[in-house]
Amino acid sequence: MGKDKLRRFAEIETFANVYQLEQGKALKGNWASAHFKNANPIVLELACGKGEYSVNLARLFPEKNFIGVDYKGNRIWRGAKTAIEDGIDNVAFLRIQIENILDYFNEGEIDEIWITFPDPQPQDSREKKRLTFPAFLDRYKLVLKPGGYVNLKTDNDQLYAYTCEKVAELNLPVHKNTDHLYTSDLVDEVLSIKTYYEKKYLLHDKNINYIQFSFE
Ligand SMILES: C[S@@+](CC[C@H](N)C(=O)[O-])C[C@H]1O[C@@H](n2cnc3c(N)ncnc32)[C@H](O)[C@@H]1O
Repeated sequence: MGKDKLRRFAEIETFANVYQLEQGKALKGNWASAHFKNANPIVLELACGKGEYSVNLARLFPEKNFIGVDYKGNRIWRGAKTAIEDGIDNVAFLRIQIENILDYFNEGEIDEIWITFPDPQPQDSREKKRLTFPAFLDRYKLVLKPGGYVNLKTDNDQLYAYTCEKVAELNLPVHKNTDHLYTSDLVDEVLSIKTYYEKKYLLHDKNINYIQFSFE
């Protein structure tokens, strides 16, 4: 492993805004009171990588709390470090497998979910790993407050089509969707936040897909 990665792994151990694996379980049901010290709504960013959505949404909405979730500690390091350096205290990071999300959040603890450029897992044999596979949707439904939104942004047309298909099969309400975000009239200050991966795809003129849905 590279020196930089090792340094980052050691450093996030000391960050007050990062919880890793077992450590995060103590926060289940207590994120608002134990970490954020307020009763503000909590928004999750799943597959957050370097946490651009979490950090930038936290800047835009100081009256909400944000938690970036990913299992790659060296990526989480970037978002957590920026939050510390810029004094943004309404954002935290959780390093876990998203499969285990129910061990970290109580039913109804979360107000909204963002899934930003998740790995598309195109092979049929990997369908269960897609973050919009129905077993993941079941977990999101549990942790979300009734009516809470799920937002997916992806460059991957196949994953977008798959997600639209699952959402339709489950009869879930769709609030917004587009397969060409930046030529649509949906773009606003939230949807124009660009992640590390999104910037790479846009350099190659890739269309960006977006869907917002809920469970009721
Ligand atoms: C393509 S990257 C996107 C990162 C970031 N959202 C962006 O747009 O720059 C996908 C991220 O999803 C994370 N990831 C994929 N499956 C995961 C899982 N089951 N649990 C936790 N993280 C996962 C990976 O570690 C990776 O950082």
